[in-house]
Amino acid sequence: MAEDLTPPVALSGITTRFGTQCVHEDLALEIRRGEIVGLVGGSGSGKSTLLRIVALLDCPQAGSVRLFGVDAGTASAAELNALRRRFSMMFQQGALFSSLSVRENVALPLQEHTALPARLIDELARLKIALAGLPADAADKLPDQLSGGMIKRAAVARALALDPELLLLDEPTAGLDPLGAAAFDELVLELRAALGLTVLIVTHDLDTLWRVTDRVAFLGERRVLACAPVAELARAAHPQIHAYFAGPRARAAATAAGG
Ligand SMILES: Nc1ncnc2c1ncn2[C@@H]1O[C@H](COP(=O)(O)OP(=O)(O)OP(=O)(O)O)[C@@H](O)[C@H]1O
Repeated sequence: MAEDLTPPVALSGITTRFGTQCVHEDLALEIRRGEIVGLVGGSGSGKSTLLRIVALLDCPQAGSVRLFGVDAGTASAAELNALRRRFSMMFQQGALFSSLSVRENVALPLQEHTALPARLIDELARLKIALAGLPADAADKLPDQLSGGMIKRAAVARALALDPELLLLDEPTAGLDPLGAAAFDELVLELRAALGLTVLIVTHDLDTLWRVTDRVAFLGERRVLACAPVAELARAAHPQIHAYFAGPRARAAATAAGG
């Protein structure tokens, strides 16, 4: 079968304003199938807002948002519903329901969006929990009985419930200790290898950039200043990008990655 070359994410001409503040102006970004792309930039540069636009949670004032070739601006309600089934977003705090067990949290999207029998939903939920690298006995625990790293994995399990092709991650390693963060990085790589996922990660974690991403999109001056492999960005001459990668922490991450 011919490879599908339609990009899962294609943004062009994106302009986003909050009142008089212009956050994005004529911004473009394209992500290829199976790619892991990091989204970085200074605080307030509009990363989370851009992720919400890709997740169809926010609508830009101008520009086109195409997901899997479908223009979200002109799609019908039915087309948008179908599109929403093809991607999944993991929020920073996990956004799990605290009164539901991990298994119930993961089962929820399956109950809402499929007509599968309860027993099968239960089996699928357990499968996703295993896929996210959680032990089987985590299934019956409540979120507040889990460590920070396990909560992130439970959120991943839920994000995988409906077999998305595109995963949107908002600072997934924030709040994790270095070992937990490194384990999460490995999980992202494993999921891409096993499921062929396309992944967009907003992150401040320089180790994640070096370890996991194929390309990094750098947000600055209201647009994507560059989108390139991290080793290339780390050598970029643009003052903002240079400053970002010239800091002591960035240099340490690069050295650790052999970059
Ligand atoms: N709903 C909103 N209403 C008004 N202003 C907003 C809203 N959402 C974001 N902004 C503003 O848009 C700008 C970009 O915010 P955003 O959260 O996307 O930045 P960010 O790059 O993710 O920042 P950080 O790295 O600090 O999380 C900020 O100045 C923020 O105050």
